[in-house]
Amino acid sequence: MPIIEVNGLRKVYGGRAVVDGITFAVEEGEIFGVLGPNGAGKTTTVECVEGLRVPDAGEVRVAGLDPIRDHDRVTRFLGVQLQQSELQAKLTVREALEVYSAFYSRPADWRSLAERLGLTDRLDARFGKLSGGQRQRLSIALALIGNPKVVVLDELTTGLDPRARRESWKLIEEVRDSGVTVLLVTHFMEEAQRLCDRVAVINAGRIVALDSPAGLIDRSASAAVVSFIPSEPLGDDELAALPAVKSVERGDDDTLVISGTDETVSALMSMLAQRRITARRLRVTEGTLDDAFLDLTEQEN
Ligand SMILES: Nc1ncnc2c1ncn2[C@@H]1O[C@H](COP(=O)(O)OP(=O)(O)OP(=O)(O)O)[C@@H](O)[C@H]1O
Repeated sequence: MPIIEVNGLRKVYGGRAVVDGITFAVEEGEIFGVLGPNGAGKTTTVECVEGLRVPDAGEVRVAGLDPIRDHDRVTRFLGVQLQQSELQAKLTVREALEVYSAFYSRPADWRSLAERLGLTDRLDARFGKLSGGQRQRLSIALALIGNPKVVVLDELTTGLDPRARRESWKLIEEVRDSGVTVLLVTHFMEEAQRLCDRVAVINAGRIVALDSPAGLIDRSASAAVVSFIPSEPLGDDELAALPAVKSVERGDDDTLVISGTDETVSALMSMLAQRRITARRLRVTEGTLDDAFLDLTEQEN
């Protein structure tokens, strides 16, 4: 049985459905990413999973429980990254960690979490005096403090420097390896590619794709990009007629850059071979999750 099930979720604000029939299931032990442009409905969706917002229609289950009706039981095994405004400015890091540990019957060792997140030398600092990155790290520590079975991280590494970001990724991988399921809202494609087993791409309140990061790239309109300098000119019409071609660009030095799929690349290669055209400085690169994301979300914008 999936540990998180969202079925036909709908949430309406001011007569507008900002989440409009979202359905997905997360298996135990997965890192499941939720991607989408600003205002797509990501936070609204995960806050319905957390039981912080009441759906207007549809069903949400976490470990078989309704996060609204069974809120207390769900809270015991669901770790949530706090919004920064939820912590008092005068609380020290140590106090916050101690207070939050006391909510749980089997809390994690907060000292080791603080160490993993580089907060040990800030234990006596007040929350209000922390840098943005330190606040973010504290919110990750607090999400993990109850030894949750499921953790929801909304913009896990926003505001972190590259080193802290990588440290957080390692920590999340360790958390997953210990059997915890992670629901991760992110704007960073590199983060999604590195961490997520599967991602749902949300646009304008609907899921437009749900697959592994590699699967999304393969299926995207820009899965492969080929660049080369042909020994003889090639016409725009014949290039535009290649199967699944997405774009053709010409650089200053006669370089052609063609985006498409594997099918585009192999048709191009046969065309060059048949016409005995050689390709100088030939490079074929894989598309990125960034490209796939833009392809998937631009269709409806
Ligand atoms: N409490 C609310 N009242 C009215 N409108 C809301 C409320 N919460 C969210 N919205 C609207 O719903 C839409 C989706 O918001 P949501 O925060 O879920 O998007 P998001 O995908 O998380 O965006 P971002 O990437 O910018 O954080 C937005 O247009 C937002 O303005």
